[in-house]
Amino acid sequence: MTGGQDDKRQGAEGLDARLVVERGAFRLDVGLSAAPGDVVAVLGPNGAGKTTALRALAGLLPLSGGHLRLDGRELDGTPPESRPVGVVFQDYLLFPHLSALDNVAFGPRCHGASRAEARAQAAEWLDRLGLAAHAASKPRKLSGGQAQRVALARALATHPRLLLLDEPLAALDARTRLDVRARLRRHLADFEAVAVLVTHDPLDAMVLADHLVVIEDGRSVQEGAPADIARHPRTDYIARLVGLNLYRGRADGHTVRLDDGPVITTTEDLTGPVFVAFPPSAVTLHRARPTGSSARNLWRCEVAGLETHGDRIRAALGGELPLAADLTTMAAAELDLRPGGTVWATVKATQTHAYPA
Ligand SMILES: Nc1ncnc2c1ncn2[C@@H]1O[C@H](COP(=O)(O)OP(=O)(O)OP(=O)(O)O)[C@@H](O)[C@H]1O
Repeated sequence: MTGGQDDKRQGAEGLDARLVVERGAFRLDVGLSAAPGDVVAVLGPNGAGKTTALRALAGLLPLSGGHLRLDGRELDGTPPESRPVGVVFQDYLLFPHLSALDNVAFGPRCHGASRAEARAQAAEWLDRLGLAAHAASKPRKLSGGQAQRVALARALATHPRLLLLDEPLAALDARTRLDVRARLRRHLADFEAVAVLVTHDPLDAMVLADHLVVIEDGRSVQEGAPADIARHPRTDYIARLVGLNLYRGRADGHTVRLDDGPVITTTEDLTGPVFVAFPPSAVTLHRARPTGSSARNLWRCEVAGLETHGDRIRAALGGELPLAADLTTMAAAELDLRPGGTVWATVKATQTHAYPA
């Protein structure tokens, strides 16, 4: 984040939370802060605690510790319906028997507006979100993207200071996702308060948010701007998400000795604990030990598995250094890659990237 945004985060405006929630054996303990206008994505694998965090922010789950302040006001203890918080649920939860207009009017109605006022506000929001023509439609007549915008309009119509989105694109098919993602991005950019979305989809997180909080097993493991996290992943989960091979070790100049033995040569000159990362596309595979190769990094590997991605094949390799390698189907055929077989992998030092751990 920029210094300016950091300064705003420390002020009273916006979200300042440390969410501690216990659910049986599971414990969530994460800090979340954001200035008005920020879009924060909480990203994590299944069971990491994303939904728990969202429900705690909405007031649907009590905190067992920490705090939850919005614009300087403590919300813990305030019932969900009295919080200035709007929620867009994963499956939108629209009322099937109500028109789009009445679904949206439900938001302001719950916040004390008269029926006429609520409907007038709803019409305005539908218009703003490009849905004026669908005001009279029942949810079953709407596409997934339109239904999502109705749910968004319903949440926004209450003028929330915190907008929560639960897996906002999960209910959509792959073809409409692209378009809906782009539209949602524009609507979120117009939103003047704090938006928090939870997702397990890295692309949604990277495209929609300007700040990511990655959680694993109830804890925040890394946070920052999406591009920084993609360049400098600090856990295997994040490295896999962004498609990188990632290792930890100790650097001594251009040599990094990994915690479990092998050595990687890098271009960076560092000392002490470091991460080393390189993309699967940086790996070259050979049937026999290469002799003339200038690559300083050479490992003998065993093929653990092969997966097809379009016209590329990703090979999972075990052995001295577990790694993922991408190659064309033609190269895979020439190498006669098959699970259990042996190959030699080389990676040029210039293709690796080391950074302090
Ligand atoms: N009602 C419950 N009672 C006890 N434990 C629960 C309950 N609901 C969820 N948990 C546990 O809390 C943990 C976090 O669940 P949560 O649904 O927040 O994860 P998530 O990151 O949203 O996962 P997903 O992507 O699968 O939805 C899990 O280990 C789960 O087993």
